[in-house]
Amino acid sequence: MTDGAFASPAAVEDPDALAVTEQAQGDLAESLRELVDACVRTRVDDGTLMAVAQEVRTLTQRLLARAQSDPLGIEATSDGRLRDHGNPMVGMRNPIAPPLAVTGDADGTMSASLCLGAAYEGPPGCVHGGMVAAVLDQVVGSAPAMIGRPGLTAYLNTSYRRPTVLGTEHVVRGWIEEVDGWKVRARGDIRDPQGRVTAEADALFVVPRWAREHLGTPTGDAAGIDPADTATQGPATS
Ligand SMILES: CCCCCCCCCC(=O)SCCNC(=O)CCNC(=O)[C@H](O)C(C)(C)COP(=O)(O)OP(=O)(O)OC[C@H]1O[C@@H](n2cnc3c(N)ncnc32)[C@H](O)[C@@H]1OP(=O)(O)O
Repeated sequence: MTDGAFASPAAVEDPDALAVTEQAQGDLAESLRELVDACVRTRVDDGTLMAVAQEVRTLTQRLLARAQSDPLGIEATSDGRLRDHGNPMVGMRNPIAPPLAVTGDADGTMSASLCLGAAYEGPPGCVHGGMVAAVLDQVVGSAPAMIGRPGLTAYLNTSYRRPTVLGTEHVVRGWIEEVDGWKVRARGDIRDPQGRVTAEADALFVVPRWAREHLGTPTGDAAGIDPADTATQGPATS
């Protein structure tokens, strides 16, 4: 997110055409996720590997026939919908994104399900620790955004309690701990199907100086959040 990233892809879009384009972009990304997974797990012979590599390079050139030179940033449609489709955690057109589907309540209580495959392996059979932190960064970081304080991560302290196992549905949560003007402290965790915490994070998100004029004057209790009410252990486990 940099200054000026809120650019519309077109002055006024045809919503039907945009829906078709987004469907095609999402479908391409999904097929590439399958390709990445196959690339990691395949045991075909060397000749097949070389042939497929050549075919993939040919396909890459087809996509680059018309491509922008810059990253996507956060695009805004003419009806005000924000699209961060290039985001490596939630971006629907980014094949390296799981992608996470994050949902939340107005009080900044966020949730997503997580099930990662072979491309994200760190310890044998387990999710790489950097990926675990990135997932927590995204889900916990979406809590401040939900209450109108979209900040950058100043710190993210991650504790790894148990391995996060590949191919297993986990629940990721994030919630607000404290709002202090432009600074929001938030926490979150990842739980396995037995409800055990595999990792947890304590983070500070700060709305950068260059974005503050776009967000109005902070009061310390944005969106009616009373820090005293949110300094809890987080939502109950379902
Ligand atoms: C659409 C929404 C999507 C939501 C999901 C997003 C999830 C993903 C988020 C990310 O991954 S962001 C990418 C990783 N993070 C960065 O690249 C941030 C790099 N750092 C910065 O840009 C700046 O250092 C920062 C914006 C964090 C703060 O700089 P500013 O110039 O805007 O503010 P300033 O330095 O004056 O600090 C403001 C307050 O925050 C405090 N602060 C800043 N960094 C801190 C820190 N590390 N620890 C504790 N406090 C910190 C600082 O002391 C001060 O407190 P006070 O107002 O009380 O004086």
